[in-house]
Amino acid sequence: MHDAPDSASVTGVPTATPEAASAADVAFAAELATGAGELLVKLRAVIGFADPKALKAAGDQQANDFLLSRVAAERPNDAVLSEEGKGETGRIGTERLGADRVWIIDPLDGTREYSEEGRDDWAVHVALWQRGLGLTASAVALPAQDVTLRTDKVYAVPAPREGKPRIAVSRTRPPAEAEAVAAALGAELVPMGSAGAKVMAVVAGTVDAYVHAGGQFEWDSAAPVGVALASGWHATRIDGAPLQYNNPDPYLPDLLVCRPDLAGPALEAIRGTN
Ligand SMILES: Nc1ncnc2c1ncn2[C@@H]1O[C@H](COP(=O)(O)O)[C@@H](OP(=O)(O)O)[C@H]1O
Ligand SMILES: [Mg+2]
Repeated sequence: MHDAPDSASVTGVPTATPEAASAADVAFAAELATGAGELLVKLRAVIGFADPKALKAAGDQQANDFLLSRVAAERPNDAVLSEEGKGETGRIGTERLGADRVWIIDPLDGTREYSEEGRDDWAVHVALWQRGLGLTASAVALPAQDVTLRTDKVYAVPAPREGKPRIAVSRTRPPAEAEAVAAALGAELVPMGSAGAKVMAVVAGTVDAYVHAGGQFEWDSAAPVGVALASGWHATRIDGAPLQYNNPDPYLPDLLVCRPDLAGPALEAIRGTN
């Protein structure tokens, strides 16, 4: 079992302070995410879809190698937490716990969808966490949609949609909490791969909320949450507590990202499931 990480009320650290990011770090995050995405698009064309396992493994590894070599070259004093990192750059690393700057990276989020021909719901996540500030510079590439979202751009909250709200959920692991929110809001569920693609669907206005529970890690949500918070969207744990990054255990199993006006009713509906 994993306990919920300390909330900001305990650590005093906000989830994100995007206004404190340097322009160079945001540009670097976006360059990295876009570059890894281009590599992944080419790799899909070269390897093809006949052996999904081989495509997934090659994608994870090559994107990770590209991203970690670029961080080592351009930001040699920074620490890294990557889903695919080994030793100090992976989940067992401890240098990051004393570091002031940590790049939290998911080289290929939505690996399953990446290996399915025609799907565009997969992403590359690059976030910078800074001590005392939380997430600062972040970028999320959606390479098959040819777009990279970043913390220095504004993705404004649109007027509420006409008709039913739309709630993005995992294609393979939709949580009961999302059903409860959908029932309370009279919403429909929209299955989609990749945490990054789902959060970016929220900030693009394609859906109104993303509800996840039951398991995830810091790299799955850090960059998407950084981008969402920078534009004024709601992003918390599903009990309303602040998301906290660079914890000793990177397990961060749930989150709610949504239009700010839906946060109250969504959190209330989730509370009712306990
Ligand atoms: N119950 C769970 N335990 C661990 N990771 C989970 C999870 N549910 C979702 N995830 C991770 O969250 C990301 C988005 O999942 P989904 O597409 O189902 O919404 C995926 O990342 P990866 O593709 O990087 O592995 C997936 O592995
Ligand atoms: Mg992931």
